[in-house]
Amino acid sequence: MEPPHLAYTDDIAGSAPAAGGRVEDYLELLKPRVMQLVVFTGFVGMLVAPGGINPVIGFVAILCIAIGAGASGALNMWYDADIDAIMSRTINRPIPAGRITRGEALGFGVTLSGFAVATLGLATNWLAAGLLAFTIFFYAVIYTMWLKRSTPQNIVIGGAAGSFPPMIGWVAVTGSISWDAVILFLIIFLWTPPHFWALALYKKGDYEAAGVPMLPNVAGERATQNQIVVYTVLLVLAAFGPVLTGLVGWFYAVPSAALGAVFAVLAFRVRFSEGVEMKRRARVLFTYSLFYLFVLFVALLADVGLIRWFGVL
Ligand code: HEM
Ligand SMILES: CC(C)=CCC/C(C)=C/CC/C(C)=C/COP(=O)(O)OP(=O)(O)O
Repeated sequence: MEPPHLAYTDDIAGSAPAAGGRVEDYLELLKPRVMQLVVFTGFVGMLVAPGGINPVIGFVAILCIAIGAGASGALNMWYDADIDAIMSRTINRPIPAGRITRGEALGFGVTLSGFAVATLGLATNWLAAGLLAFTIFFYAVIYTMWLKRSTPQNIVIGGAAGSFPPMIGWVAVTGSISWDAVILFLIIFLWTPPHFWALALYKKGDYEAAGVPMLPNVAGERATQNQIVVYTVLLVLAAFGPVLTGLVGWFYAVPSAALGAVFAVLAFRVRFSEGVEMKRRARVLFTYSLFYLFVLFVALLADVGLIRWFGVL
């Protein structure tokens, strides 16, 4: 099966790839660097959910989230092989580089997705499995196949996919969706635009060349800088959500405020700059966005752990 935009040839890198890539190539299809933070947020969602989970089942659940996330990355690379072959950042991926065929990537992604969803359902519950299936579908079909090439709001709506993992982790433990799970979703949902648009500001040329309508090329740099500031402010506010619901206390609230203040300063610094300096600041903001989300979820885990497991605070 070929996506329509790839039907013209199976020969992206210039020579038809030999069937059967190496193990490293298949691992690269899973987008491991991006997915490790995705999986970490799912892990934290699972650990902070009330009630606790058997460690073996918990381990299986995290493995399923990791495999499902990786599978969705493989499906993304299957569909996006044509634009990955154009952008400098992605040209060496296994399909455009000719190390794996699109058919192999598709088969790999579909098989792993089915395995991850079925195993999660059997190990925990079918609501968690349904959410995992929906997340894979959302990233592969709604974001990759539809929104990415059709609207500059692609990552705002499509970002929902990356926001589900903590909710999946939570539901794997509790079997239901609560406000706290929705707030964890919301935090990543609001974090995604500044995370991605910062990168898009300094990789604008790549997206232009590939014809992908990312916000900086469609609405311009100033509009993107403004949107980054708006989403950052909303994110910093939403990050206090778990304090308001009583999930966590000051041990989370203090780092959250400090992390948020730095995020806001960096976003405003991008807003009030231009040219090469703006690109440099956007790169700093992108890197910081990764640090922010990681440390915020560490703080969440530490606060819940100190209260629930060690009886401190
Ligand atoms: C629609 C939502 C998202 C978009 C469009 C997006 C886009 C990107 C892009 C284009 C990169 C550069 C990747 C590369 O260099 O090949 C990146 C890097 C990264 N993203 Fe995102 N991202 C999204 C959501 C997320 C989420 C939800 C997480 C984790 C919770 C995440 C974590 C990361 C990490 C850890 C990296 C750095 C990877 C590295 O070190 O190479 N992203 N993101
Ligand atoms: C549990 C589960 C299924 C989780 C999935 C999480 C998820 C959707 C993460 C999205 C992260 C990501 C790599 C976006 C890249 O956008 P892109 O594909 O436009 O970037 P690219 O240009 O690097 O391919």
